[in-house]
Amino acid sequence: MEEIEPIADKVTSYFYALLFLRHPDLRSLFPAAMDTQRDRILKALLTAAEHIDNTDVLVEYLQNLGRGHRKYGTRPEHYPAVGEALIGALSSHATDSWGEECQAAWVRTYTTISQIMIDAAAADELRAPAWWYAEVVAHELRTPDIAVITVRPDQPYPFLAGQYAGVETPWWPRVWRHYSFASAPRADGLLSFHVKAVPAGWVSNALVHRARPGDVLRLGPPTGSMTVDHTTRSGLLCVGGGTGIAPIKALVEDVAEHGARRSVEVFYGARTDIDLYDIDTMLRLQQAHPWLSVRPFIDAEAHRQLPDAVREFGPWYEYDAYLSGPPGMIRSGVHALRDTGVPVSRIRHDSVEELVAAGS
Ligand SMILES: NC(=O)C1=CN([C@@H]2O[C@H](COP(=O)(O)OP(=O)(O)OC[C@H]3O[C@@H](n4cnc5c(N)ncnc54)[C@H](O)[C@@H]3O)[C@@H](O)[C@H]2O)C=CC1
Repeated sequence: MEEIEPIADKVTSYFYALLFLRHPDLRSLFPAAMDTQRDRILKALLTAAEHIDNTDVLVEYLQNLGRGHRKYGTRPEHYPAVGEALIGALSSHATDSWGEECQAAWVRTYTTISQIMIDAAAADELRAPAWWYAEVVAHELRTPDIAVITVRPDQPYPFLAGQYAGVETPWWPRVWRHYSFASAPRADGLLSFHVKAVPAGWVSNALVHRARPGDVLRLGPPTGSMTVDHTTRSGLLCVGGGTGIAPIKALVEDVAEHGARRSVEVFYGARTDIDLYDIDTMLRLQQAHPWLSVRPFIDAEAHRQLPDAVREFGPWYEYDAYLSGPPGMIRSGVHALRDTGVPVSRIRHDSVEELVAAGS
């Protein structure tokens, strides 16, 4: 992987060329434009390589990946085709490290990876659909480029506050982006998302500027482990940057529903006051719940970014920390929390790799 990483782009193009030349029928499972798709397989391999010594994390990651592939129409018989193209691409680019032993190790690794994914998908097939249709029932433009979208799934959609799901729009088939649920599970079964239209973001622009009530989206299964541990009564420190406030709001509602008296401290940061689009909702929640404190920060006024503010108000070592926002905020947020004595095991956030994919 070390040899491949610097030329990742070349290797992935070669991989897809091999795959589609040998199996043209598989092309229709992928989006028309392959730009973001292209680096996903390599990111997945790099993530797997990073956790190679941590079996529990690795297996959970791969099981999730296997379940998540059901919505793309992936079948067990597709795995060998991908494996051959992958090994073909790796062997012709990792020329310094490739040899018989290396090839045997990759065949074993790929066989294990695919078996875990196939088994997880098969088990999931018995209890959940591959995807859900969800009709847009409300579309509220909060700023010129941020919308709060509420949808009604066609079948019950069980999930936990703090999780996220893949979303596909009817305008860009097979292009999926992740969004967090912006509310805890509701009695009426509706789900909501906060979407910011980002430059050249196909899905985000379609959702913000094109989607209207009556349009039907597809949702993948709920995923993510940034959920509340209801077996402890520790306080929650929640840091939400920009639309990263969406799952934080869901977590606050979740704590409220469980009725536990736990202190919840929310730091909500945005670039400008307009970007602090959900502050009214957060302040209303604060008024309703004496255990909740919400501190808004606007970069330009505070002359500092969100993690610096969190550090200033610490120490936080008695809290479970939840971080949600752009990858840079998560990285410096983790540093800031570790500096103030919060153990890594008590810091939760979605994987930065997933968030990078979610940004477009
Ligand atoms: N829409 C959703 O459901 C969710 C979105 N996200 C992610 O949240 C992000 C939201 O984007 P925007 O609203 O444009 O946020 P943004 O880029 O405007 O940043 C929001 C705030 O985070 C802090 N921040 C940003 N970059 C930082 C850095 N490098 N170091 C320290 N602090 C930093 C700043 O205080 C900034 O005001 C996207 O990356 C998105 O993928 C995360 C979870 C859920």
